[in-house]
Amino acid sequence: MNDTWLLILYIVVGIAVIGSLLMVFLRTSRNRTKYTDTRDANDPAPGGTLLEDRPGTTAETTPTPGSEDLLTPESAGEAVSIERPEPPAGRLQRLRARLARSNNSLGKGLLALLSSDKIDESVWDEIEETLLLADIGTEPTMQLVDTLRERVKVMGSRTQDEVRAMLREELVRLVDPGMDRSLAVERHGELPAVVMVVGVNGVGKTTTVGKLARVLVAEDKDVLLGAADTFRAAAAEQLATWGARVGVPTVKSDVDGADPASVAFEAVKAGIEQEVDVVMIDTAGRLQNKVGLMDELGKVKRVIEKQTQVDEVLLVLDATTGQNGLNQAKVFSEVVNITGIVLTKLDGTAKGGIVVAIQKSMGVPVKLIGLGEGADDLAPFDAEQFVDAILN
Ligand SMILES: Nc1nc2c(ncn2[C@@H]2O[C@H](COP(=O)(O)OP(=O)(O)OP(=O)(O)O)[C@@H](O)[C@H]2O)c(=O)[nH]1
Repeated sequence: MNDTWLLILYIVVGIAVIGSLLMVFLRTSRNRTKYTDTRDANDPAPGGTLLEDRPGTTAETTPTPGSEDLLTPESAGEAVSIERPEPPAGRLQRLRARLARSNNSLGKGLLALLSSDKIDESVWDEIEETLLLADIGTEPTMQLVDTLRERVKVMGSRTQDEVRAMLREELVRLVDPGMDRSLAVERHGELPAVVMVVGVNGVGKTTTVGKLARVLVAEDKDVLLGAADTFRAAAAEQLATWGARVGVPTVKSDVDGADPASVAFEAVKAGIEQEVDVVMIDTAGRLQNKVGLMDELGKVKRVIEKQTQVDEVLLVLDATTGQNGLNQAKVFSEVVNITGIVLTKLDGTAKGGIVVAIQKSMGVPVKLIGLGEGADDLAPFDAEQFVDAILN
């Protein structure tokens, strides 16, 4: 009898010990958001990185004791209504009026000039000037003018429709419909796809990450954002707001000027743990002539690659800055391998030809274009639709 009581006592004590060990384990693993190892030789001490959780979920509204590092104060306690973003298919069609309006002189101007009864040298000069003003670039302009001269000669007399068809064909060829413009946003095995967004100050990186998150959510992807722009104080908040609108969590630092590589690392780590499809990393604006900042960007990428590959590095260029974008693209591509261009602010410039110049000089496709400040004003780029928009 005594032996039976002793056995029961052992079992009860055993269960109690296992139970408390389990609770300690659960609490520490919930708090494991801070990365403490050395990631790169010049790593600063790790700062607190916050994971802003999905708005409207129970986890967000009822923080568990000891998990306060996981939640931002502003996200706790409020249920945010989540927007349903517009599907990306057909967006360029919807936004074509903006493109047409700002690039009126390119499309309509060329059509008018080429439809003249007699195209003399002064008309060819004007055609050349129109193309150069649209930032198509010297070499592509010369090539196009030569081809058009040849075709006009062969055509002899021509109707407006024939001119339009010829110009469309040549412009589409120049914009290159054969380039692969798909975004690498598919999970590979157990790991999420990682997209980094880079560029100089103020070109629209944070906005682009926010808009792209909406595109991906509309395509039923599970997304997580990383606010590695730790330089501009408001950038992390701005990004988290974009994310919250579509129910996407954001990893950010609670330390001003924190190590961006650290935040990127934590974001990817959280993305792997949460089994999301895509992790998108916003980076700080950096001038291409600041060597230290460019090195820092290389480091952000290297640190991410300690966990998984970076699938897309999108360089954001402001179309209104014209040819200067080419220089930026060259320097950025020396530090990180650019896989695609996002051309923003095409709604406010007549320099749509920069699409041609950038692709020709970089060999990298324009994958997305920004056509306004609205949340769904980012469209997948399509060569034919682009040309149609500027010709109509
Ligand atoms: N008209 C127009 N404005 C845009 C577009 N994309 C971004 N913007 C605006 O450009 C401004 C700068 O955008 P941000 O996303 O803050 O730029 P950023 O590159 O993250 O800036 P930094 O972090 O300072 O380098 C904002 O006012 C955006 O609304 C676009 O396609 N069209």
